[in-house]
Amino acid sequence: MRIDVLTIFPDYLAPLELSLLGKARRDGLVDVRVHDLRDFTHDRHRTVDDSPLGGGAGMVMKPEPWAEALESVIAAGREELGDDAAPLIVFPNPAGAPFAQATAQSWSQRPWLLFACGRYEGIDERVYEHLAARGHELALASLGDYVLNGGEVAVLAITEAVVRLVPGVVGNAASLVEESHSDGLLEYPLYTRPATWTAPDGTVRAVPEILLSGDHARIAAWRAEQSRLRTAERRPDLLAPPAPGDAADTAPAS
Ligand SMILES: N#Cc1c(-c2ccc3ccn(Cc4ccc(CN5CCCCC5)cc4)c3c2)n[nH]c1N
Repeated sequence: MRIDVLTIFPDYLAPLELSLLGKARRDGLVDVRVHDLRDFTHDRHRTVDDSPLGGGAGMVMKPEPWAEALESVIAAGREELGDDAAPLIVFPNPAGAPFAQATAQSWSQRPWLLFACGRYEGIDERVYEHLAARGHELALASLGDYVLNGGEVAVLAITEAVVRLVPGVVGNAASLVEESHSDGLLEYPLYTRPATWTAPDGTVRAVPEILLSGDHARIAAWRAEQSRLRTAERRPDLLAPPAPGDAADTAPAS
């Protein structure tokens, strides 16, 4: 999988070189390139923003640097991946479709993701229009109903959720199956040694006997029931039928 990220804060994406993601890059399972949007400006101040036309608070990201940057990054990607290669261009956006595990599953099958990190109040709408008109596949995705200052944090989260599903990245693929949200339910309670633990306040806490029984069928049934109970208690919304268009995938830019 190839991942390109366009941002005015490249250093924000440094964590992509660490831990599991770093190893996946070193193992050649994922190829991550981070690009500075300001490299595609031509004025002395490397300007990427301007005041909103029509008034309003804050600044808006100018279309020129974005158009030039996206053109350049896509051309460079095609040099390596082939002329027919086409990225899914993902714009983290508070007005985007909710990024969910199903989105991560879907995007982990993609050969090429291109993340466009907005800042300020957002990106000039004509950038989305221009990309769509040129036949590019766009997705606007949101991490959740709260406001961040830009798209970089979302890209870190989305990239981690997606790349860990790429075959070979996580050592024990079985662990991906039983995780929260992978089957639509929250995961069951986890325990490890000691089987009986005396807490600092003196309370003796033992693990559920079933887990020490060695009866794997009964343990699996107990865990499934615990997942259902925990989901009903903490996230009953996950048990409701999904509404149409519930998660970000490749919804065209609005
Ligand atoms: N993913 C994700 C996100 C983001 C996110 C993602 C990308 C960008 C680029 C810039 N910002 C900052 C920002 C701040 C306020 C507003 C709302 N304004 C209302 C009045 C008219 C102008 C816009 C929009 C954008 C971003 C935030 N926030 N929360 C998520 N889950």
